[in-house]
Amino acid sequence: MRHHGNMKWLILTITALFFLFEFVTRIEPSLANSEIAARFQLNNAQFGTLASIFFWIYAPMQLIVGLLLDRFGARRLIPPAILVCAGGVILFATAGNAYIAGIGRFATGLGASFAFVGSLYVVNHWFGAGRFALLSGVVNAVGMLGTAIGAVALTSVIATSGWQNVFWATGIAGLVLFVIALLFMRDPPEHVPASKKTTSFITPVRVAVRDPHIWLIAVIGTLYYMPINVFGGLWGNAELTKDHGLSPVHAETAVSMIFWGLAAGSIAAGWLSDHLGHRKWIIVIGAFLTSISFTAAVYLPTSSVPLLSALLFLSGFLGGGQMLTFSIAKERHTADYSGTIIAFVNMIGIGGALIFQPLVGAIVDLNNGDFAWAMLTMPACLLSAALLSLLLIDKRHPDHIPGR
Ligand SMILES: N[C@@H](Cc1c[nH]cn1)C(=O)NCC(=O)O
Repeated sequence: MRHHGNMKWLILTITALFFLFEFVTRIEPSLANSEIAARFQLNNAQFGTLASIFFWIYAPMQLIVGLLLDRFGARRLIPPAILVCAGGVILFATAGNAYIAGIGRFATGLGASFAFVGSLYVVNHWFGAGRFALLSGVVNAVGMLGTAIGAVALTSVIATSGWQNVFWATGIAGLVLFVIALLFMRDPPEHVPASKKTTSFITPVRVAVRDPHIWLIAVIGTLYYMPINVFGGLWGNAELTKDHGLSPVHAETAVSMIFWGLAAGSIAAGWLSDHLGHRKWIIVIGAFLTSISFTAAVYLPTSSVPLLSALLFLSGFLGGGQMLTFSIAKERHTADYSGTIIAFVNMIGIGGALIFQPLVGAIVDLNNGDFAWAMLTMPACLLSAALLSLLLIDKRHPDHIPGR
């Protein structure tokens, strides 16, 4: 399982850059929403539907991506996935109507669905078992940081050069990454070609779905990840402006602190976990502390931007522990099934978050625009994650024992 030399680092860099690239393509339409809506003559709801096509394909593809990776390896799948993702961005930029733009968005989501799980697959198969949590945290951090910085940079370029030029430039950057991936992606020496596999294509998904513990871990990951997606990804800005009286710009700054914290926290939790050789208690304590931190950020009656930013950074930092759910899940079974198991946990986590976003909105509406009750869902999810984590069994298949 251990390989020396620079090759594995190059391969990990390519897949991590793909994750960064797809995260930029994911949020890119939101950086120019009114211009894109005007170009395709869409109202807000129609624009939201167009942008969300990305997730319609991204979430269900996760399982298929995991199965394909376990069968064929990353070398055959990652380069074409980058090409499809980049091609989708260019099609969106050149589309003459909303239907063609929708096909472009679909292609972007389809290609993008290979990036996160593909990166963790590479970490699993190219690096020693004792570094999985740390390096998967690094992959997550690259995506979060690159996007936080990239979104700010792209917003100002869009203002000067127009969204279509920026989409074209992003698409071309993706094509460059595709060529690099085509030239340098490799399978690890012990990779078993698909034709020589002795198990059926569907076996890994059977193993994942029939293991109640994998379901438990996936639910814990969903509950632990929920506030990052719901508050960080959608409602944070509105809550901070309404309940804390922050200006939209200050609210955006404070919300972005969650992602800076998450980047640092993913690495810190991964390092600590690999260093101690332990996952369970870091997840239990991490989820519990995150619940306190988010509760303080939301319910403290303060309009201090530095204080709220610090609390949200801390919440994101402590939220980094959710990445360990991928480690603890895939370690239960042979490395041959890791891609599918990681993808399964990711699919439930993303799917759950997409349910919680509208649910929180519905609770806000029921309370005539008041956020107090709706925000209680965040500590409720985090405390449930901490309690459920007490049931975790830190079991390791021999494939995942460091040094073997
Ligand atoms: N950290 C994951 C989401 C998750 C699922 N379960 C626990 N966390 C993530 O950021 N995935 C990236 C993606 O969008 O695929």
